[in-house]
Amino acid sequence: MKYYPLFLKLAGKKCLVVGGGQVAARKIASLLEAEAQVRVVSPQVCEEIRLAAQEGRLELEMRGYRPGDLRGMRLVIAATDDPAVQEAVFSEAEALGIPCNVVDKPEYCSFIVPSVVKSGDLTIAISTSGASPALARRLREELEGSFGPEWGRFLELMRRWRREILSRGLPASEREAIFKKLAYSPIPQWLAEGREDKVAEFIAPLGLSLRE
Ligand SMILES: C[C@@]1(CC(=O)O)c2cc3[nH]c(cc4nc(cc5[nH]c(cc(n2)[C@H]1CCC(=O)O)[C@@](C)(CC(=O)O)[C@@H]5CCC(=O)O)C(CC(=O)O)=C4CCC(=O)O)c(CCC(=O)O)c3CC(=O)O
Ligand SMILES: NC(=O)C1=CN([C@@H]2O[C@H](COP(=O)(O)OP(=O)(O)OC[C@H]3O[C@@H](n4cnc5c(N)ncnc54)[C@H](O)[C@@H]3O)[C@@H](O)[C@H]2O)C=CC1
Repeated sequence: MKYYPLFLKLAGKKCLVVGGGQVAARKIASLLEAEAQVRVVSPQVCEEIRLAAQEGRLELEMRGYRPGDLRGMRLVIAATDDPAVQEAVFSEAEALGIPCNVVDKPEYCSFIVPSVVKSGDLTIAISTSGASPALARRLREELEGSFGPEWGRFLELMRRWRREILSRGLPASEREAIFKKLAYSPIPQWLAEGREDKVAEFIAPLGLSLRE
């Protein structure tokens, strides 16, 4: 199966998770990370989900799935242990044209969820197209070792520097040369080593600074 990778804006959008076990909890955590408005429908839920509901981070309905639950939803994830429910959620999602992930049945998924490495605004999403979730996880763990907090910090700086350079009204070729010089620089490594002096020395000729 071929998939089209993308990053979805879900902030403030209603998303439904049917089921309340460990797999549901993992999918919920990533939806909350994206600031989605999460509703969970499940007769039983694990501790993590119960706590999130108690803290008002999601809306919880302790009952079984009912047709009609998908109305008004932007996206749905079915994470129950009941094949009949999984199929019913898939059918309703298809009928309403809502993106749907059925965690134990790739044929019922209109999208699949990647393993994710995050450092601030940097997101690296890893997929094996469903071939081996365990391998996706292994690659995530390995990449986490190479993309520490210095990358988030570097991106914060790059965002500001880029804005500044764009405002200079330089010819495209000149500003692109600067962006490349910065992007391919050893700055992340210097940040990780606490060598801000080296960063400062590198960016000074470009008219940039570490602090605003
Ligand atoms: C198709 C997909 C649909 C979807 O869920 O979106 C799917 C499907 C299935 N997963 C199964 C099993 C496992 N899934 C994991 C873990 C993760 N699964 C995730 C995604 C995906 N899983 C999508 C494809 C992603 C891709 O590869 O492109 C991750 C990346 C993201 C997330 O869940 O948030 C997250 C790792 C997060 C991280 O740690 O980084 C582990 C390992 C573990 O739990 O540690 C195991 C056991 C080991 C193994 O089987 O490999 C089963 C069999 C169930 C059974 O046996 O009953 C199915 C159904 C089937 O394959 O038929
Ligand atoms: N895609 C993935 O990443 C993975 C998928 N799986 C599969 O995901 C499924 C769920 O796994 P777990 O969370 O470990 O299962 P679990 O058994 O802990 O949780 C199932 C949940 O579904 C709820 N449920 C049962 N009937 C329901 C109904 N009618 N309406 C709403 N909720 C209902 C239960 O109350 C329970 O909270 C399993 O089929 C498993 O094989 C397992 C590992 C990884």
